[in-house]
Amino acid sequence: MNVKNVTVNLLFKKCSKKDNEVLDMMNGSVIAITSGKGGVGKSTVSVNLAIALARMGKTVALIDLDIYGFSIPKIMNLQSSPKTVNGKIIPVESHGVKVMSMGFLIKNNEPVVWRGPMLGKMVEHFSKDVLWGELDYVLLDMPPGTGDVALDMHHFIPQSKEIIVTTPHKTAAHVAERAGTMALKAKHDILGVVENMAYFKPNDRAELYYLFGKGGGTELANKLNTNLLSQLPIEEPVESTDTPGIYEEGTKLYSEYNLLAERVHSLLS
Ligand SMILES: Nc1ncnc2c1ncn2[C@@H]1O[C@H](COP(=O)(O)OP(=O)(O)OP(=O)(O)O)[C@@H](O)[C@H]1O
Repeated sequence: MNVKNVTVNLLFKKCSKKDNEVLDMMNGSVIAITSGKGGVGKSTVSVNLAIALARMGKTVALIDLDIYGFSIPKIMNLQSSPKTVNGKIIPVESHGVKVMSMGFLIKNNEPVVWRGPMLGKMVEHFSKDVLWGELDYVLLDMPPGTGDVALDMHHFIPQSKEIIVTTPHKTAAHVAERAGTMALKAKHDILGVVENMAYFKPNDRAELYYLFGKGGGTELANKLNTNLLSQLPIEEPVESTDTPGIYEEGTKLYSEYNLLAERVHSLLS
């Protein structure tokens, strides 16, 4: 047989009554932060956007759903595990943000070797068994790509809206388009695109250097018919702190994340 074309139709299950319990737990506006490829800065954007929303006085939860590649505890330098009360987990609080991550449940940086259905359970567990309290925003740091966790998220949390992170590089933007298309097929709103590592500006010069090329973010936003929310520069990490991936006052990225948080808040109000 000579097969030339194969069409794959994704089926998204309707929410059952039990699933709706998850929706009830997620009482804030849910924003899933996704990317096509790894390494484009998705977790860094999730952390800094969550902190910038908290700076605006919002109550924010940050859930690390990057089950295999969790990095939020490392970026935020979180060493303590969450406590439990009557079988419910109290999230760890840092920089004004309530955090939950697979990293809290794994000892000694062991690799996670789970298959699809177990991942679904974890999505459910983080949503239902954690005492989140009243929330304005729930940010979900998704794994890169369009795998099982992304499908579970679309199923369990259909009200979530997506921010897609890419670099300006054409390949990253091309791969990120697939994550966007998956969201659109699942009838999820896309809030917009964040182009990370858009340019580098040395402190002593006016010129901008486009180290990863130019235009990937705009192209992706146009293809998905959505907004380009931000173009974040490359900034050298301050290695002398415990949290070099968190951009403090005085840096260009601190101001850019404040603008991004205001933009996101106004789109959701
Ligand atoms: N704007 C930026 N300027 C400089 N470095 C950055 C910037 N954004 C992210 N980085 C750095 O790039 C690296 C990758 O970032 P991060 O871990 O957030 O990517 P990711 O997309 O979440 O990757 P993965 O999906 O593989 O976990 C980190 O070392 C991070 O500190």
